[in-house]
Amino acid sequence: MSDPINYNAFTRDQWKQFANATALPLTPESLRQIKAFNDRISLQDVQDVYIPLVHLLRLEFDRYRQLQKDKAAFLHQAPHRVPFIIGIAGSVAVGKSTAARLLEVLLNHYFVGQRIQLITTDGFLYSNEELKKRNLMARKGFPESYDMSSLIHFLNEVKSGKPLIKAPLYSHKIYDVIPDQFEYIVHPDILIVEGINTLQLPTNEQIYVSDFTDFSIYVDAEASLIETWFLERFELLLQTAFQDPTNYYYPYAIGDHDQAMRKSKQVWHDIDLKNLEEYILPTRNRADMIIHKTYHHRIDRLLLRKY
Ligand SMILES: Nc1ncnc2c1ncn2[C@@H]1O[C@H](COP(=O)(O)OP(=O)(O)O)[C@@H](O)[C@H]1O
Ligand SMILES: CC(C)(COP(=O)(O)O)[C@@H](O)C(=O)NCCC(=O)O
Repeated sequence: MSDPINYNAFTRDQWKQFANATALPLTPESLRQIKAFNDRISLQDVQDVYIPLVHLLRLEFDRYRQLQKDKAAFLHQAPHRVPFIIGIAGSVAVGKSTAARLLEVLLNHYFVGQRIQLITTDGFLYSNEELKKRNLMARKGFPESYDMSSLIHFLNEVKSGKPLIKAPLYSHKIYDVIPDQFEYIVHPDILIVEGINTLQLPTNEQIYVSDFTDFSIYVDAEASLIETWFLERFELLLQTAFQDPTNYYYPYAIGDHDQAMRKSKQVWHDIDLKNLEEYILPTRNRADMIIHKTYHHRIDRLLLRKY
């Protein structure tokens, strides 16, 4: 990728110098939490990339809080806490949810006393039943497959300080939105919103998801690498589906392995790669920060928006 003019680009070695020398080391408990959700995460990445990123987020968060206070004073309003929202965008299977969960653990560690919550926009996909009715099963993940007005309404409630907000949940295991199960969002100081559409501009809404995000990150990699990560994740899903007939992937898990892999490749090419090229990649240059990954998920470059 040639660097866009409105970004400063850093190699990993340059970026790691930006860590705050006084930052406390991670506790064994935080390290355990990181390993617990993905034991393949490189702790070197955490050190070199994520600790400086958390430091930058601290600057952004403090500046945001101060601005909210000053604005309230200007408007003669009582000061009120408005959640800071971090958006994480990128292709299907590029590692958004892994990055988001890692950030959640790190923010909990470093932002002492602040409440951090995480949601994924997958929960705002229409159910498979609804997608079938709309003939959109082959367009899952494309802009029209999301209930965008619900997502916008949800984010508006978060920013308005509503005390208890329900966020719908999605499960890769059932390949559908989970009926009647929700995540409860309760007065977060920081909400991480992860999803392929967090930087998109849907044509039929007047407000966009990005109007609510205070810092946005795009996780980037070559499409051919993302394909391998997509296929690896598919194989992992097959392994867990093996003993569970209710799992969406069960028929693939007990059937012919090569045939299942061919099907997965086809899904990548016909749906997720198409979505990446047509709708996700064009949003990359709206992000405040681009994190570029190479082989084995290693982060090699970081781009930070200048203005
Ligand atoms: N930093 C990482 N190190 C190792 N594996 C990773 C990393 N990030 C993601 N993965 C793996 O890549 C696959 C896709 O990641 P995931 O977070 O599910 O992507 P997304 O949320 O973008 O669809 C998963 O199998 C995940 O375990
Ligand atoms: C639910 C998704 C749109 C979002 O994916 P995620 O970013 O969570 O990996 C995607 O996993 C998906 O189901 N795409 C449709 C084609 C497919 O991969 O089955």
